[in-house]
Amino acid sequence: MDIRLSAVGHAYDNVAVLSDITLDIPSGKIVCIVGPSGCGKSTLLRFIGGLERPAAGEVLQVGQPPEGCLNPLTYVFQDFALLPWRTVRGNISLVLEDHGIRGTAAARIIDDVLARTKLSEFAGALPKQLSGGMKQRVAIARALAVNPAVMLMDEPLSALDSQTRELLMDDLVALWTRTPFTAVYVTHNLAEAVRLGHAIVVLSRRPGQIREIVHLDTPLAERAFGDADLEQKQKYLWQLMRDEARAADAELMNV
Ligand SMILES: Nc1ncnc2c1ncn2[C@@H]1O[C@H](COP(=O)(O)OP(=O)(O)OP(=O)(O)O)[C@@H](O)[C@H]1O
Repeated sequence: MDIRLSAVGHAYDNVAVLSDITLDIPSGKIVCIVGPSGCGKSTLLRFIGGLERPAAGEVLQVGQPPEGCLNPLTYVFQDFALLPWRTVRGNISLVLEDHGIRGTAAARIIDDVLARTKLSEFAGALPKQLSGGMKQRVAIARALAVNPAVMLMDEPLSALDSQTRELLMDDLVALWTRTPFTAVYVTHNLAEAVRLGHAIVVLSRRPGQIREIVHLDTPLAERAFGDADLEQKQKYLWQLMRDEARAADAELMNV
């Protein structure tokens, strides 16, 4: 299933937040969204996820979700959102229970996503026993358990330290390389965008408009930490964003 945004625009209390966003999110690709603070990245994600409707334009779902999909648009949040009293297995089983899937059918799905996220031996652990990186892996496993058409990832690694972020990026690349998934990935971090994005959408400051879409052809598995080509792309993105980011920063301080 692809997502197609057509001339999406929105204002909150007469403050224009997004303007004329036309964008395709093709199945099997990771589309990163970057832009200065307050430019409307999370708002755009909420429109894609159907949590809110834009005042102008449309968000279309084109084609069918994958077979066995329980929830076509599934979020992965920065703060993991795990239930502290449930084990790793219990947190994942919750989303299946919501769809009436229990017993051996649930166990099969849970075992599969635990293996894919390298969590099998931590199935019985409680969230408080896990590091931040492991908690986010559980949140990703939980999202995969519903076999979503599109994962909506809002700054999923930004609560983690830089080494854990690197490890999680490697995990996401390995996960995608084994079974490609579709994701819209909002981030402030341009290093994450160039490691994980097939396309990087650069938004201007509020009202967020598309300044440019940068496409990266290098396969994810061939993008290494410190790669000169990626650093070049990252510099280019920062050049696009620098003036906008400075202006957005000054604007926030004047509020
Ligand atoms: N429900 C709402 N009501 C009123 N204003 C809102 C609402 N949600 C977002 N905004 C405003 O819309 C603008 C865009 O917010 P949004 O969170 O989408 O930006 P962002 O690019 O994700 O920001 P950041 O990078 O800081 O996370 C901000 O000025 C924000 O204050």
